[in-house]
Amino acid sequence: MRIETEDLVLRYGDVTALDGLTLNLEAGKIYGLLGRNGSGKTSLLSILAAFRRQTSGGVRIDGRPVFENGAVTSRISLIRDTGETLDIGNAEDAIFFAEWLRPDWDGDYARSLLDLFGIDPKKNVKEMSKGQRSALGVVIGLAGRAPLTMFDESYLGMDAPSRQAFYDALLADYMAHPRTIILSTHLIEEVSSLFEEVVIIDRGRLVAHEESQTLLARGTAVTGPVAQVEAFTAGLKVLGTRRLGPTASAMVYGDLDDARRAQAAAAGLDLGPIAMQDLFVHLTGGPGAPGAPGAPGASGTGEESPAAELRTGETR
Ligand SMILES: Nc1ncnc2c1ncn2[C@@H]1O[C@H](COP(=O)(O)OP(=O)(O)OP(=O)(O)O)[C@@H](O)[C@H]1O
Repeated sequence: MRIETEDLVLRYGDVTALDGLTLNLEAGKIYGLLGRNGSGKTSLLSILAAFRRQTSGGVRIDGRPVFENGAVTSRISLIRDTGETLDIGNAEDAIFFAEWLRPDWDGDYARSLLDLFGIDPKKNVKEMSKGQRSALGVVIGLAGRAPLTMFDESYLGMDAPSRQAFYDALLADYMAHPRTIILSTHLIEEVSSLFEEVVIIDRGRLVAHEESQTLLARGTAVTGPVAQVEAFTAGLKVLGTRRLGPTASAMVYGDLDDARRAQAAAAGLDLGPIAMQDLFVHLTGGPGAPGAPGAPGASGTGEESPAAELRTGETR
C-alpha cells in the first residue's frame, strides 16, 4: 500500500508529537523508521493504523483516508511493542481472533511460526513471558500478510536468536508475498540490512528519507596513521574519530570524489563504509547535542547538523 502524509500534526495537549510531517512512501518496500526516544515514531504509526486521529494535516493510504475507514484499516496491521493480542485466552485464541480480523491471513504459516518461535498454542497469553508475547505479536503480524504491515519495536522483548529468526522469516515471506512493511527500531545495526529505504524523524519532523544505500554512501571511514588521517580530513565534515594507538579512523560525512579517493590511496589510507547507526546518531544531533530531545535549551534553534543539509537538499 502507498502512504502519503501531508503536513501532519499530532498534539497531545501541549506536546507536539508530529510537527508538519510530509512523507511519500511507495508500495511494496521495506522501510526502516528511525528516531530518538520521543521523536514521534509511535505517534506516526498510530495515525497510519487509524488508532489515532491527527490534529491536522492529511493521511492517505492508497489514495484513501484511513480514519474510520474499515475497508482500508482491515488491510493495515500495526504490531506494537506489547504484541497485538488480547489478554484473554491462549495463543490459539489469539490466532483465531486474528484470523477473523485479517482478510489475508495464512493459518498454516501462523502455525509454522508458532513452532519456529517455540510458542505452545495452549499457553495462556497472560502467563507468557515478555519475549513470548512479543513473538506471538510477530506471528500475528507476519501471518496477517496485511498489505501495510508495521512493527513498532514489537520484537524488542525477544532474545537474539528469536529476533534473527524473525528477520529471516520476514525477509523470506516478503519475497514470496511483497507488501509494504515499516519497521520502527532502535536496533539499527541489527535490522538495517533489511531496509530498502530509511525514514528518520526527529522532534516530529522529517530529517531524512533516503534509499539505504544512498544514505550509507554519504559516510566514509578514513583509517590510517593518525597524522595522515588528520591531514586528509582537514576541511571535511568529520562526524567522529576513534583512535587505537598510532591508528585513527575518522567518520567523514559527504561525497568523496575520485580525486580525493586517489589522494587517500596515495597517502596509504583505507576508505570504508560507516555504520548506519553512526550516521543516525549524527543526523539526529548526537548524544546531548544542542537541540537534542531532553537536552538543555532544546528548542530546535541549535547548531546546524548534517541533517540540515539533508532537509534542504536531499529530503523527498
Ligand atoms: N498518550 C500520550 N499523551 C501525551 N503525550 C504523549 C502520548 N504519547 C506520546 N506522547 C508524547 O509525544 C511525543 C512522541 O512520542 P512517541 O511515542 O510518538 O515517540 P517515539 O519516537 O515512538 O518514542 P520511543 O522511541 O521512546 O518509543 C513524546 O514527547 C511523548 O512524550
